[in-house]
Amino acid sequence: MSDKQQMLTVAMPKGRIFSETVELFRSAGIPLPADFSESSRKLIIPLEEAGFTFFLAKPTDVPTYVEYGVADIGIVGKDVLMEEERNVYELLDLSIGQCRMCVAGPPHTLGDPFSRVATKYPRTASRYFRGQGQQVEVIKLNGSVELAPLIGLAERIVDIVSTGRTLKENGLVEEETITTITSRLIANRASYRMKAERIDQLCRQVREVVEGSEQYDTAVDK
Ligand SMILES: Nc1ncnc2c1ncn2[C@@H]1O[C@H](COP(=O)(O)OP(=O)(O)OP(=O)(O)O)[C@@H](O)[C@H]1O
Ligand SMILES: O=P(O)(O)OC[C@H]1O[C@H](OP(=O)(O)OP(=O)(O)O)[C@H](O)[C@@H]1O
Repeated sequence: MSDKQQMLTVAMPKGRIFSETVELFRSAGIPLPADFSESSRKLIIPLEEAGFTFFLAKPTDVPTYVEYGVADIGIVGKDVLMEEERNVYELLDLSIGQCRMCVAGPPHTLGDPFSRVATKYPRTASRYFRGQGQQVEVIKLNGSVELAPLIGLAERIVDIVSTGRTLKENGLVEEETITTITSRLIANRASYRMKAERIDQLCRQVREVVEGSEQYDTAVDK
């Protein structure tokens, strides 16, 4: 790659959606480092000959890197995008990392009024309950959210549900689905203008693979 301007920096999320992202990118013919692993202690992996630099990020930080332009593009769950409210373009629904965001609680209290909700997603939860005309106190937790109703911290939780196993094993049930969640390809606004050709090309390649699978949902918000 001769033109330095056209290098693309990609923020890759470590954790749950890393391998699905790698699989999707490989299927789309996007060049990736040979032994690309989320457990790598090396966080910046250049692939200069192909015009890419990848870095490994905590999923919740991906929109921050992209908004500030230190990454041109990134992959992130819609849950994180909704919560972080970063100023980025959302280019494509990748149909990976499928789960849903729900209100859940103990079965014997379903339908009862409640005043406290624990969640990793305080902004999203507050917005949701405000929209429902419900006044609740939202308590931010960083994980093991299902604990909250079991130990009396809150009567409800707002959390991600995938298989439903965590809720079940803790004797909780879904009360309402707030929204379904998938991972998204996002771009920095300036990068999208300055590197339009490269980003569009990558988008086209990835979209072709996503469209080939059944759960394709089309591009969004730019
Ligand atoms: N149980 C799940 N099943 C499927 N997808 C999930 C599940 N939990 C979260 N996700 C999706 O995968 C994304 C990444 O989740 P992951 O657990 O790797 O990151 P995280 O929430 O930042 O985790 P942690 O805070 O534990 O580091 C989430 O933003 C969400 O979109
Ligand atoms: O429906 P399931 O398939 O059981 O998945 C749902 C669980 O997965 C996520 O937690 P995670 O494993 O990220 O742990 P956390 O408690 O640290 O958030 C989410 O917050 C739920 O607790």
